[in-house]
Amino acid sequence: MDSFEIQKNSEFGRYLIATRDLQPGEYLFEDTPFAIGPKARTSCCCLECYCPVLGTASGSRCEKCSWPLCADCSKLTKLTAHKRECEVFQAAKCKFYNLPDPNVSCIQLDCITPLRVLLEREADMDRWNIEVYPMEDHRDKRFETDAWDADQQNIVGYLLGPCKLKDRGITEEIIQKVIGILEVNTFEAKTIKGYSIRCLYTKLAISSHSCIPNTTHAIHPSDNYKMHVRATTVIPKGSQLYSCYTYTLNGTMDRQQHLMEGKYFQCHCERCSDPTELRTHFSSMKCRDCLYGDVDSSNPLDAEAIWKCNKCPMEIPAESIRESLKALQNEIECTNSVEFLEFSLEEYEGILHPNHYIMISMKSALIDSYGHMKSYLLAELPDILLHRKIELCEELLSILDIFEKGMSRARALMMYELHAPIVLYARSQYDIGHLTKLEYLEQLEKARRILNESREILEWEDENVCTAKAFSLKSLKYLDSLIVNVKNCEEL
Ligand SMILES: C[S@@+](CC[C@H](N)C(=O)[O-])C[C@H]1O[C@@H](n2cnc3c(N)ncnc32)[C@H](O)[C@@H]1O
Repeated sequence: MDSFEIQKNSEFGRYLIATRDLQPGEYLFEDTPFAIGPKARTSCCCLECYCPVLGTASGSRCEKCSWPLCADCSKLTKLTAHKRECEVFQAAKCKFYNLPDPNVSCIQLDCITPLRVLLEREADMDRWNIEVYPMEDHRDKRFETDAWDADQQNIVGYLLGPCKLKDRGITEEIIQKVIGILEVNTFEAKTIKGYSIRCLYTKLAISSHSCIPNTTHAIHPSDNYKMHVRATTVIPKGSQLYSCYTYTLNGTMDRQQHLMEGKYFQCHCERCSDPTELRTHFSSMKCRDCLYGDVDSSNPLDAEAIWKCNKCPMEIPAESIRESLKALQNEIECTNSVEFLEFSLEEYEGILHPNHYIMISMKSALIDSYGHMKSYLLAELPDILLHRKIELCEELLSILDIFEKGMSRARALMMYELHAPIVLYARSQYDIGHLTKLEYLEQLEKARRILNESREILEWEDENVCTAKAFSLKSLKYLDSLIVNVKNCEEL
């Protein structure tokens, strides 16, 4: 804690502030979860390893309590995650009710993570009092939502009644507080097998949100979900430490809605306040009147503010913009085919700025396809598609350089994607005599620099979940030997 301290004000509540200048990549702290468990409104899953389990009568169950456990976990002699709640369910004879349809969400599981927090509270009252109890739960704002009533019935009523937590001194107020704390503060994590869960970390949760964060965190599922937090950029003494509670590659309207509905506040960061999103034009539409101006919200902090062209008098109500965007999104949601995405990118050029988040999401899907998808594997890509992949990765990287600048995981993964097509394209161009040996070596050195920067950041990840970490080290060795070989060989 020598590099930051906790402060508090009326706008942010508690927040973290740097007590000295922090450098990119500087280690800040580690955090262990107070509790982990299934996300709210999840589909039926194993309560030990979180893999999908059928919620219908044929699904695998815990022999002791009847709640969902996959076939592998139900054979384990020692359970960890499911152990305590299993005892509660057994003692109270609370059975799991099989679902009539395997495709519906399993609201019975909504009580699991709150129950785990309550049981950990009993086991470690000191940590609860010092670290969890002061967490923001936005009781007053949640009280006005429909979710409050649903939680009151599905979780509060169930835990106090059938599960008999009333007998352990638990009250309605504590359960609603826990539900609020989980909603406002949990982070998503992935298990080693890639299943999504939520974890309650008490230190990083104190940091405020920004849509241009200056910290990054790596969660290690193979080390009991320990989290490691680092600075991504220079953070001057006296500045806040920010994490990002939402997806940075969403447009301002979607980010604002997500933060308001899920975290109960409006973000006023530099990016949200700027109609051009820091000159990226990430939410800009093309003007249908003058055909060359950009149409942006006149006030991105007001969802109903009019949208205006920056070159002509054209104005469009916010509602029409939302409808157009929804229609465009529906069109592309139905397929991930490479041909369709490339076609749609051309089609939308007249409607959306090339950096618009819908365009960027299609470009990102293409990056995932070129080099990974059947018929588009890297070694099979013709030069034109290798070049296309390079172009797309560079475009994405230029956006990430603004929204997730510095030593962020998103930049590292994009740099990892970029290095291989640079190498393959350069080799092919050298082979057909379009590059000299010197130019070929320059391209290899460029790929090496990019890969090395990526590797430095990926070094912080759990290699059991981040395959790029192990591959980046191998690729770096390969690239080093390739550079030596090319240097030693005769010019073509
Ligand atoms: C994860 S908590 C952060 C810690 C919290 N301030 C506390 O005192 O426990 C999230 C809550 O902090 C506040 N908050 C975080 N970032 C904010 C921001 N950029 N602007 C305004 N409030 C923010 C909001 O009340 C939000 O629901």
